[in-house]
Amino acid sequence: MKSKVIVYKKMDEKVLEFIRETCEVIYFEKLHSDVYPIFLEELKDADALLGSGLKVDGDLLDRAPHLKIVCNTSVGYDNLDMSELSKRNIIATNTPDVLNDTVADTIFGLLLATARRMPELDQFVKNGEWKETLKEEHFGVDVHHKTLGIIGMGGVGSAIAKRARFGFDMDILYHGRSRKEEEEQTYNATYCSLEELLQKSDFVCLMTPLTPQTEGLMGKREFELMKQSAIFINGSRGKTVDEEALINALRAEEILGAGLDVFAQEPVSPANPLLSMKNVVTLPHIGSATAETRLKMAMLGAENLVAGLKGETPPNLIKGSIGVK
Ligand SMILES: NC(=O)C1=CN([C@@H]2O[C@H](COP(=O)(O)OP(=O)(O)OC[C@H]3O[C@@H](n4cnc5c(N)ncnc54)[C@H](O)[C@@H]3O)[C@@H](O)[C@H]2O)C=CC1
Ligand SMILES: O=C(O)C(=O)CO
Repeated sequence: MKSKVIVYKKMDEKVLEFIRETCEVIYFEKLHSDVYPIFLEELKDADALLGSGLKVDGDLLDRAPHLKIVCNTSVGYDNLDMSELSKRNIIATNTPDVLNDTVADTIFGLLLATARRMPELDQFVKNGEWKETLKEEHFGVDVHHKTLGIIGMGGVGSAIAKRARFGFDMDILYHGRSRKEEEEQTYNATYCSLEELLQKSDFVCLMTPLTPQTEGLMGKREFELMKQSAIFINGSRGKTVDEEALINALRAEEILGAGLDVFAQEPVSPANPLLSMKNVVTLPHIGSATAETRLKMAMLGAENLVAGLKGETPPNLIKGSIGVK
């Protein structure tokens, strides 16, 4: 009998066909409230889950007693309760690396757009306000030859460092759990404490996963440590930042601006004060959102899933998953 796979996110037909070669596929383009009860029913005899963003916790897993593998089509896996999965001998996978360049392009674009105030000036032109040569009040700040501080020098952080070093002649500081010799040699990146990074950087880019250690990592004290002329960029997860502290720091002009691809609540509430600040550039969590890269992520997720169901070791087992230290 074929294994039963629940796909809970819109997926390219090529990806579904690949899974269907060996498995039965129950496909939900989206888990909206109308189909959620059907999804729960299907979970009862499902062997595998493929998608991203679904909170997979003890309650959900209690409804899926036959589950063997949970495959995220994202690199972040803060939606998965790894200890509940391990307790039940369920393996978990993610999709690292295939998205690094695409996410780095987005995050660097966000940094440039914030520094040079592009969305604000785009509106200025479109509103017919451009009536004479621009004055200093509309000037931005330079990016090239400045100092970029990267918190979380992993796959994406490293791809951001590459752009900063070779495209913009920037000096790179980084902070993380360990030293990265390759990045130090290739991008001339300097390891430092979080405090030093915050004090010395012109741009602070947060690129860690969301974990109990990184939740609220950027708070009141951290924004106070940043230069008043510095810009904060968040490409990680919204909850790595204490949003209230960020709002207060921007209001008090403790920092110059912020570029945000992620928010504590997504989709972000229209009432969030960050949305009405001119010096904040916002994006709707589009780090990896190109057709090419999303297809690569989906296909990698499917390959992990098929390998796991065959009893092979999937290429992207998550740290903390059973069988991985
Ligand atoms: N905005 C978007 O669309 C995207 C967001 N992300 C987010 O970015 C995160 C990082 O992605 P990758 O670079 O692919 O992951 P990665 O695992 O390659 O790198 C993460 C880095 O953060 C470091 N880190 C972990 N805990 C830390 C801590 N407490 N303090 C400092 N550094 C710490 C790790 O040592 C590692 O070097 C993902 O987990 C996800 O949450 C990733 C891709 C797209
Ligand atoms: O992969 C991730 O973690 C994302 O946030 C979307 O690409």
